[in-house]
Formats: sequence, structure tokens, C-alpha cells
Amino acid sequence: MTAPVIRSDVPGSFAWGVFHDRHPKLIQQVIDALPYGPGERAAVEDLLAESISGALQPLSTSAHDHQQWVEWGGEGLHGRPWGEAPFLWAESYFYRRLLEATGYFRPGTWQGIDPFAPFKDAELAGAAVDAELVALGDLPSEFTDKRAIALLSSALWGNRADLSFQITAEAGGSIASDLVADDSESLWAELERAQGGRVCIIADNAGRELLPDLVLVDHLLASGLAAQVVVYVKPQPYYVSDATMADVLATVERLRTATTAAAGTIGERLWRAMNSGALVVRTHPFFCAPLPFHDMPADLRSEFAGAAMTILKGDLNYRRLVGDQLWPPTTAFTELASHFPSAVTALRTLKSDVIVGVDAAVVAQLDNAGTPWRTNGRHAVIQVDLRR
Ligand SMILES: O=P(O)(O)OC[C@H]1O[C@](O)(CO)[C@@H](O)[C@@H]1O
Repeated sequence: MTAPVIRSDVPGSFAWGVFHDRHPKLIQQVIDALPYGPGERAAVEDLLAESISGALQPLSTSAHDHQQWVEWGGEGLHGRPWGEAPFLWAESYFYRRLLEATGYFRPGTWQGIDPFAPFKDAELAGAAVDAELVALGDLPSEFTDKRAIALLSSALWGNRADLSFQITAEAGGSIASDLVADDSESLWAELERAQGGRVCIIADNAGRELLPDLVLVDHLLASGLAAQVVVYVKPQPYYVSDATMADVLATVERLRTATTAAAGTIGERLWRAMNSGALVVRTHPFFCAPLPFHDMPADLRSEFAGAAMTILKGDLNYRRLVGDQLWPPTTAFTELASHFPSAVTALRTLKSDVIVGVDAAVVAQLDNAGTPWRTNGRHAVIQVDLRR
């Protein structure tokens, strides 16, 4: 089964807009957020110009991962317009090159400085997170189904980043009308069945998404649904807000030091779970690779094999799971997710063209509404492949 691979060279398409509208704004924000010197500023602006109208250049041969990117497909793309590369490849490479331009990997003063840290720090410190921590206290405190459903919903809508505990506390757990596919009952049934196994979570964004993700992790462990949770984060700053280990530590600390008792208790439990190995945070270079998960290397594949469930958060992980291709939206999710080494659940709000596993009647209704439902971030899916 195949479908056209998405590229960013179709004017007016969503992918085209990411390069031509979103990236110029993003680059401006990056060079305004930290006092980069003339060299870094010029390199960042050159990257933007190259990605819009130039030819795709390789990483410098002195870069530690130069060869890795050649193997990930760079060789065939060097010298060609960026828009001819698959959108997933080009967007991922843009973030790698942005780290190059800001000196993230180069020995020197900017080495190891996350260019997106000012945005992530501001979000985590902000009033919206304060309100989230207060709302956490309104959720049922016992490890009931009601709490589980509310926390799953918070983790899902945390990917939308304007909705999380506050809305789930009010709405009793779901915003059903915006969910275009909901296999959550299968997820809970499978977790009950496999009780006490290892659950993997492939995290997405820091801040208002990672916070509910970690609260869900705490629930899985404290309720006994999982004996161990492994959270996978990015090895380096990526797609602006993607979570790294530094973001996990900052979020656990935000919970621990919260003035509300519910949040503080969860933060302490997460800390102790890390001490005991019940909660493990891991990463791998492949999490910043420009390729679908179908192509994951054997060492990473073996980490997921044997997990009771892997939960993938967010839009980018969804694109990598099912392939960044224009599938008919009614294509079965299980058909495209079956390559993954364990049972999988996608928790994703729709922010790009890729979508599968939606009933024909729902697709027709969404199409008829005339809104860009695939990309406007309003809709979401909970999709499960039980691998049976
Ligand atoms: O943070 P998320 O949910 O993975 O969303 C990332 C998405 O944002 C974009 O970079 C731009 O909207 C998409 O191309 C990408 O899939």
C-alpha cells in the first residue's frame, strides 16, 4: 500500500506554509530571544534563505553527525531545492541546521545552549501552568477510572496546548465532539489485561504537554497499571518545543515545588520513581532522524519489543508512525501502525495533513464543514493498534 509522500514545494499547501510563513517568524523569534552575535545571526538568516530559495547544503564534514545525515538520505538531496525533499526530511533537517547555525554543537560559548529554552522556560513558569497545577487538585485523587480517563484526556489535549487539566476537570474527561477517532476503551482494557508490564511513552512537547504526560505516568505507576514506564525524549532541541531531559527535570521540579498539595505529591512520587528505576527517561539519536519509525534501527526496535504498550504523543510522532504521506483518511490505522515493535496508542491533535483511521461519515462531515480540519489543531485522535 502506498500514497504520495508529502513535500513542501506545492504552493498553498500546509507544508509549503511551514517553510514560507512559519519558519521566517520562528527564525525572527529565535534571534530575538537570545543575544546571539553577528556570526550566529548571519548563519541563522542564511539558513532561512537557503531553505526557501536555495539549494540544500550538507552539514559541515566536521559535524559529529555528518555521516549519519548522509546515511539518513542526505546524499541524494544535497544541491537540490529543499522543496524536493520529503517534508518530514526537510523539516527535520531544518532544525538540525538551526542548531548548527546557533553553535549548539560547536565548541564555544553557545555550545549546549538550547535556542528554544527562552520559550520553553517562559511557558513552564507562566500563569497558565499555575492554573493547570491548581486544576490538578480538582481531579479525583483516588486511582479510579474517572481519574484515569481525565488524565488521558489531559495528556491528549495537552498536545493542543491550550487545554489540559482545566478543561478536563470541567468537562468530566473529554471534549468528545473534537475527537474524530476514539479507541481509548481498547487502551484501558489492554493496560488492565497486561497489568504490571512496561509502558513506553514517546514524548512530544515540553511545558503544557509534558506536564500532563508526567501526571499520566504517575497514575500508571501509582495505580499499578504499569510496573515500569520508560519516557523517550529528544536527544537535542528539536521542532521548537520538543522535550529533552532538561525539560523533564524542570517539569518534575515544577510539580514538586508547586504550592498545591496534589501537584507536590505527584512531583515527589515521580522523583522517587526515577530513584527506583520505575520511571526511566531515555533517548536515542533516531528521535531526531528525518525518517518514519518504520525505519528505526534494530537497537531501538528491541527496546520497544516486549512493551505492554507504547503511547506516542503528538503530531510529529504520528507522521513518523503512519508515514508522512497523503493516505486516504479512511485507511485503517492498524494497517499502517503494524510495523511498530509493540502495541501502540497514538494521542494526537491534528496539526498536519496526515490522517488515517477516520470513519467515512466523519470525514464527509468534516470536509463539508469547510474548515481546515486536518491542520487547524482543533481535532484529535486516540488510535490503538493492539497487535493481535
Ligand atoms: O508538536 P507536535 O504535535 O508534534 O506538532 C508538530 C507539528 O508542527 C509543525 O512543525 C508545524 O505546524 C508540523 O509540521 C509538525 O508535525
